[in-house]
Amino acid sequence: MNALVKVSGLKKVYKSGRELLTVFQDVSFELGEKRFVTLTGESGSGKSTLLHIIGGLDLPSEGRVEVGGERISEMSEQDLTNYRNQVIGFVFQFHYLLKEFTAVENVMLPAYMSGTPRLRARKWAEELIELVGLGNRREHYPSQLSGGEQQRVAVARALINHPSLILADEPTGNLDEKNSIIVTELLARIVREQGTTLLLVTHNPELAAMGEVRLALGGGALSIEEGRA
Ligand SMILES: Nc1ncnc2c1ncn2[C@@H]1O[C@H](COP(=O)(O)OP(=O)(O)OP(=O)(O)O)[C@@H](O)[C@H]1O
Repeated sequence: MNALVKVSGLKKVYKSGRELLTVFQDVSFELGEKRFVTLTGESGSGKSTLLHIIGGLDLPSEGRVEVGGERISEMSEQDLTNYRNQVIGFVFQFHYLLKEFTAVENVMLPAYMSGTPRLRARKWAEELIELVGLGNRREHYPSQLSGGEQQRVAVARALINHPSLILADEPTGNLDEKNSIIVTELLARIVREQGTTLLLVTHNPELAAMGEVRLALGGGALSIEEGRA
């Protein structure tokens, strides 16, 4: 297996006042390329914390994270910014689409902002909007789209810079069951067709069971199951 993500001996402690909270410790795992990985755990078990550390948005207290052979804690600020823009695609529970831009403009923005010529960014954004099944809605503004459609635009936006790893933090947390399944199946299809690895946080056991690798946080530790459930 070609490891895309290598996490070893990860520990996160938060300080609030004089209290220390150990969220997790001794967390080690590897994820290959093109894998559909789910992460579950009770509220407060540290799922978002783990995603933020892997995504270069937060630092571990101990341990190391390597993605694509690069050790995140050794990156300069500029390398870290590039890493977040180019290597990682983020999808959050709230889509954070910009309301004054159309769907296709929202999707192309991260590419345009990181220097891709406008026409090339737009063409790839149009293809991604097709990929998420919204070709006929690309000139719509977020307020003219349903919650599920908005989240599919956010998925397309996460793909614009050809990331190797998508970090999705409860992307269906705000959607009804039908739309949750549509968005999750879309993410699974992206893993197959675009060759990205997906790390998906979900509270929904049915969606979690869809993972080829299933991670679970609990009691400060991580457990790993591989193979089809
Ligand atoms: N900046 C912070 N300072 C102090 N404590 C924090 C901070 N961020 C998170 N925590 C605490 O760390 C623990 C893990 O939080 P985290 O958000 O990672 O959990 P989670 O599993 O994603 O929860 P949920 O399912 O509710 O989103 C929680 O107890 C939380 O209160």
